[in-house]
Amino acid sequence: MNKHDGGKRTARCWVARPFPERPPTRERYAPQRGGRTLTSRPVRPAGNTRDDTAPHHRLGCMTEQNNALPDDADSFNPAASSLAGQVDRAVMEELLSIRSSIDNIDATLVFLLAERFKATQKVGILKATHKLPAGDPGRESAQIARLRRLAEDAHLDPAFAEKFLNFIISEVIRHHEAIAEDHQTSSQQA
Ligand SMILES: C=C(O[C@@H]1C=C(C(=O)O)C=C[C@H]1O)C(=O)O
Repeated sequence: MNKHDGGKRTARCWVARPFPERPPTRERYAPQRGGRTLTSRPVRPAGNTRDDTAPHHRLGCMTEQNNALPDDADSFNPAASSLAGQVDRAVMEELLSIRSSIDNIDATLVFLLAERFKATQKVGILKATHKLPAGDPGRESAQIARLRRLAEDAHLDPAFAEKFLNFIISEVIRHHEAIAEDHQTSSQQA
């Protein structure tokens, strides 16, 4: 993400725009015919996507020869770059060194998100079992206010933090709707 593909620089940090806009909580939950404004066909959570071959265990040495490796999920090449061969060697080394931190952070994000989704799946099952609504706007407002404060303390753009959380919550709610639908179908069949 950079200024050429939607990000913009502010005095304090880069502000990315990677997430689709999501209306504010109050609008999303405004009663209207047809139910929630955000509903679409629930997307079923992907099955067991666990990958025991964690990418951070597979980072090879970052030499220029590595550029020949294909850049897919099974053979991540940390040295892959469109800049290869066009940048001063020392600059490239510095870039790759910083990128190795970025790769570790990205891997951590994936694992953290996987853990979060494991927890929210449990909430989804609890809600479906007790016929509770998928979304909880009161809880979301409190989470968003808290994350905005944390983001400010961390010098992260609070608007970005809010969009990020909204993006995740939308997905969680879709999962919860799918779980409720499955639960209803199986109780009708029983
Ligand atoms: C996980 C829950 O369900 C939904 C998803 C939330 C989340 O991802 O944090 C928060 C509130 C709910 O809209 C919950 O109610 O705790």
